Amino acid sequence: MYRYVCKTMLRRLFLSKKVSYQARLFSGNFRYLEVLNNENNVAIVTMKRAPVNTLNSELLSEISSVLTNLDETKCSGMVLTSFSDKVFSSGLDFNEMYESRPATIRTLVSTILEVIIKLYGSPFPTVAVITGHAPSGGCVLSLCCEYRIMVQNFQIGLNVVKLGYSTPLSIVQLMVNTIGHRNAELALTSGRLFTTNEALRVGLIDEIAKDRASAFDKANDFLNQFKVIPPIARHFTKQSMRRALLQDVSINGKIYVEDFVSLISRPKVQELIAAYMANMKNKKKNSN
Ligand SMILES: CCCCCC/C=C\CC(=O)SCCNC(=O)CCNC(=O)[C@H](O)C(C)(C)COP(=O)(O)OP(=O)(O)OC[C@H]1O[C@@H](n2cnc3c(N)ncnc32)[C@H](O)[C@@H]1OP(=O)(O)O
Repeated sequence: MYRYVCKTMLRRLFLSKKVSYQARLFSGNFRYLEVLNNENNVAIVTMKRAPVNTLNSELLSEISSVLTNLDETKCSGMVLTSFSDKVFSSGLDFNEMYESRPATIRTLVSTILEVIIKLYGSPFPTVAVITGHAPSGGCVLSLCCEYRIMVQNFQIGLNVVKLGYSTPLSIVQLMVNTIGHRNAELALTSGRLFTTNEALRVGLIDEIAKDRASAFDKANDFLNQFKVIPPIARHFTKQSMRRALLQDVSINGKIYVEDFVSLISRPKVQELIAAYMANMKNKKKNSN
């Protein structure tokens, strides 16, 4: 019965004709994640921290644990997505950055860095199915995947400069590796958020989908091409492409974390975060 319910839920969720999902629930118990494996041993990792998948330390450490487990169990691929049809992820949780002790900010930042290293360096192929807005940390998560498919009419980008802090070097590099130096400089210095169409034009995403179901079909097509590629050859090639960033982060990660913690703790940045949070609340009040 339980198996049947899971299977039905998956079918409804993905509405995909091409994939028949054989639901195997992941062994871990998570508060903010749902992890399901399909019959091709592809893990569908769905962030479900309502309302907007704000990345707090707990959600990030759950993602980190799943990545370790998927590596150990030799999964054949992973799709990272959101439960929401409006927001992929709203980025790092301001509540853990505003008026927080340095230790709290440090935990948050080191956990996202841990996720970046594991996701960017994962041996298995990874796809982000971006079902809604993906500002800042949401964009970072998708940039760590190998392929990005985004549903129409949303925004994606790295707007951290608008919050008064500079984009950390490792994140700059992620963007440069994806959209090239010139486009990354223009985007990062202005904190630009791209519409889905603009993101495709600049190469920030790889495909546009009309809805979640078609995004999953496209993700499946992307992952299927690797069925005929020897995994070890694929993995080493990916490692070669990504080695420079991974090495840099493993050598300098602690410095990046401390730099970021001291940047966030500055009174001026704290003021900007407070104003930004107030602005979000006002926008919401005015739209109601
Ligand atoms: C080595 C170091 C590596 C560090 C890497 C650093 C990378 C990134 C840094 C960050 O991620 S900083 C976070 C930046 N995030 C943003 O600028 C996005 C802010 N949010 C939005 O723009 C919008 O929420 C949205 C995503 C477009 C969704 O809009 P929507 O209208 O659907 O929802 P809202 O009403 O705005 O939000 C609902 C609810 O959630 C609260 N909220 C939203 N985002 C955050 C957040 N990042 N942190 C905390 N809380 C957030 C928002 O205030 C609403 O709260 P309530 O009013 O319901 O209480």
